[in-house]
Amino acid sequence: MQLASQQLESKDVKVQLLLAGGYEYTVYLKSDAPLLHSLLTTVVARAYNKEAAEHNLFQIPIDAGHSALCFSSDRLVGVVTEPPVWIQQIEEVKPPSLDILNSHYIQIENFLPPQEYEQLINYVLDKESDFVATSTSTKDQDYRRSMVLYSFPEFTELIVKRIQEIMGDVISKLGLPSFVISQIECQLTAHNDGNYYKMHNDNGSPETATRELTYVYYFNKQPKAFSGGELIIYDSKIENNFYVNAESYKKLEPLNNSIVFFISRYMHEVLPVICPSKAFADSRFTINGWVRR
Ligand SMILES: O=C(O)CCC(=O)C(=O)O
Ligand SMILES: [Fe+2]
Repeated sequence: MQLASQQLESKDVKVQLLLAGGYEYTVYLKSDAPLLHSLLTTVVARAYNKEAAEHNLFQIPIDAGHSALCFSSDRLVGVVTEPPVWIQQIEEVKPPSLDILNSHYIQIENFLPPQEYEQLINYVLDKESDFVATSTSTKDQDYRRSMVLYSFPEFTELIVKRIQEIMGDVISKLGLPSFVISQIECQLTAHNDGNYYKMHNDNGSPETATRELTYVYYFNKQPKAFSGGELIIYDSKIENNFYVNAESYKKLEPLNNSIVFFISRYMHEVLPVICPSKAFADSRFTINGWVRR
């Protein structure tokens, strides 16, 4: 912070000092006196919470030099000047925070035993006609393209149980404080040719605010018949007290029979899938959802 008293020429200024405890003293100072500058600087520094750790001592001659007024700078509450001495405050320009908060995730391969994985693939291929087009809370048509199956009770219980078993480990590996799980949500998605999900987070509305962790279990028929569909998890930065995405990110392959966990507030997106056959069976499948506190 810089401070400049805007006085063109040196002249006498009547300075009323307002001290803690309701004390007031009047002194006369030259407008360019270092002491006046110092008094004003003290008041301004307090306004910006920038008081030096050590206070300085003011010693001001009064009564034509017969007496001295002494006080510590932390006792000075305000200054009344006549004529006015306007203080030009030049705030330090704070550059935007450049601190990038690295996003963390966990990817576990071979999540389901081969037999359960086979059953799941067969189950999904059987359920093709029950899949519906996905939507987003904003109903923006272009934000998300994929198909979803909301009810698959045969596998929900199995997945939820497996997630519960490893939750303690996941939470500690992600460095999160432990929390009591109230619910684990589940959906089953299929991304086919040209499908995607643009950048979003998973807990940005009142209904989703208690989502702590996002998980995505990836599976596909083998050999894999699509490309793309990577999951992008953005790093974060804090802007105006809000978490926003940084430019940097992690790019994750949707690895067959693997599961990924990350914090639901991270911004993330699904890159477009290229599936030349356009066959449902060749889709990028997920069982994904959220762990709520
Ligand atoms: O499919 C994925 O990789 C992520 C899906 C996702 O972000 C979501 O459903 O909220
Ligand atoms: Fe998401």
